[in-house]
Amino acid sequence: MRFQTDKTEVVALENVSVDIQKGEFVSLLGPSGCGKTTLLRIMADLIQPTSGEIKVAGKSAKEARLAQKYGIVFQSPVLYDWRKVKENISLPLEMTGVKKGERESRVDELLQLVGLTNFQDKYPWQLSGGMQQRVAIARALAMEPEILLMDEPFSALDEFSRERLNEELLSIWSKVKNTVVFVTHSIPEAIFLSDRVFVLSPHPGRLAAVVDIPIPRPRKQEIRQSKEFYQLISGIRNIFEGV
Ligand SMILES: Nc1ncnc2c1ncn2[C@@H]1O[C@H](COP(=O)(O)OP(=O)(O)OP(=O)(O)O)[C@@H](O)[C@H]1O
Repeated sequence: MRFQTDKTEVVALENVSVDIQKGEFVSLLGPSGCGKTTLLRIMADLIQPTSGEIKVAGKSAKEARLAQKYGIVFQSPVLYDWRKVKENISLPLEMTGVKKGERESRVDELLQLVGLTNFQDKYPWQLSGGMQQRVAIARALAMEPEILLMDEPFSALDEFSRERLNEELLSIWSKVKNTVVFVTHSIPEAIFLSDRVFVLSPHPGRLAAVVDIPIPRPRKQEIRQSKEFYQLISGIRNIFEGV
């Protein structure tokens, strides 16, 4: 992926090839500028690569997007302040013409899934940052996407909220069972969440390593204290130091 600016050309990604299995939870991990967001945007068909291609079960990224196979959660929750929580979640259902009764029962399910049933009539500004991101996750799941793309969704939160949200996301994912691609620059976050971590190195963005995370699921906070967790952290640190 090359970006042309006024005078210079930036090679954002070079020779990146990844293969993600259906139902897998993977992270794209790397320092600022290594091309994580760019790769996610290419996967989502928000931008087109200057060379190479994305295939989603044999179809192009554009076909996958048009078939509503993607749900996307961004770093900031991008909620509508004048819409209540339940109305924010129901927005994609309204836009695609889902009937009122069906919409309401689907929103109820989603509220339950993200633990916000008691907050459905609140406005986004009445919620904490973590709760707002849970609304954004529920909205991204409204159309039952096969693939959930998440771009540093918890990076603006404090450490405690972030760790709690990591655990909640795994609980949601264990029920939804879709494929998740999660962008982060936090090594512990990538390890805690993922089946595999794609480690990217910068200038130009390249795939430095693919790390398997063999920690059994369900994963609870305690695993962060385990020897295995520390070993995985130092293994990934060594990859960054070696590149
Ligand atoms: N639209 C654009 N035009 C020009 N250059 C761009 C554009 N988008 C990204 N880049 C460049 O491509 C490289 C990768 O950017 P990208 O945002 O994908 O990195 P990142 O790993 O997600 O970083 P961060 O963690 O800071 O979000 C950077 O050098 C960036 O400046």
